[in-house]
Amino acid sequence: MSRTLVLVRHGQSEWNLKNLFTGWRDVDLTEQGTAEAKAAGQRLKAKGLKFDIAFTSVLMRAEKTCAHILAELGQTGLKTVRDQALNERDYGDLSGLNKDDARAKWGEEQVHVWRRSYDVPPPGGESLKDTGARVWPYYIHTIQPHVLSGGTVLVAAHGNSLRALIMALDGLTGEEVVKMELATGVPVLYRLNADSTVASKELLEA
Ligand SMILES: O=C(O)[C@@H](CO)OP(=O)(O)O
Repeated sequence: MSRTLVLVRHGQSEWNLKNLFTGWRDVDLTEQGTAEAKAAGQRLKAKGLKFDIAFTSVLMRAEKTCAHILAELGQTGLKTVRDQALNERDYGDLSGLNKDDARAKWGEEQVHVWRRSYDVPPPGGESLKDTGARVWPYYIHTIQPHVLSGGTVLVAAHGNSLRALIMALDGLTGEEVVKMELATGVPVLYRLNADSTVASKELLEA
């Protein structure tokens, strides 16, 4: 029984490079982001993984990351389910603003709270808790059954939608999740027990 779940944040996007709050804005990968996605695929290949199904958000940076990974594995055409439940946290009024400009305007601490706290939403946007309230049910009802039936499942999504998922999988508290960062293009490889708890977790870093 494989019961394998791989989570990967998309490769660097144009707005990661420009240091802009992105959220639901649909921006492309940079050249570096494309290379990161392909390298992630190579690392998964070196692990001998083959996926049974893939899930991604409806934002192109995650979709393209997913497609590059599958191409590296020789799995172009694998069933891939797109759903906005996996989209990045909605950054509301901060979307499109420069992160350093936001720090200059509202202060370092306030911006950190908006970016990393569990239950404080940015103005007009979603908190991590709000994001988890759509990501977790989608995981439980739609993704997890494929893992528990013995499959190997890829989820290509976003920094904060995956932080919400990892928080629940790892049993982190609202305080612990504040410190958690997820690098672009670094697959997180989980093996689950039959009762859906985590048997092991490994970061596939370069
Ligand atoms: O802008 C965003 O949507 C996210 C991810 O890039 O940024 P942050 O890391 O600040 O939550």
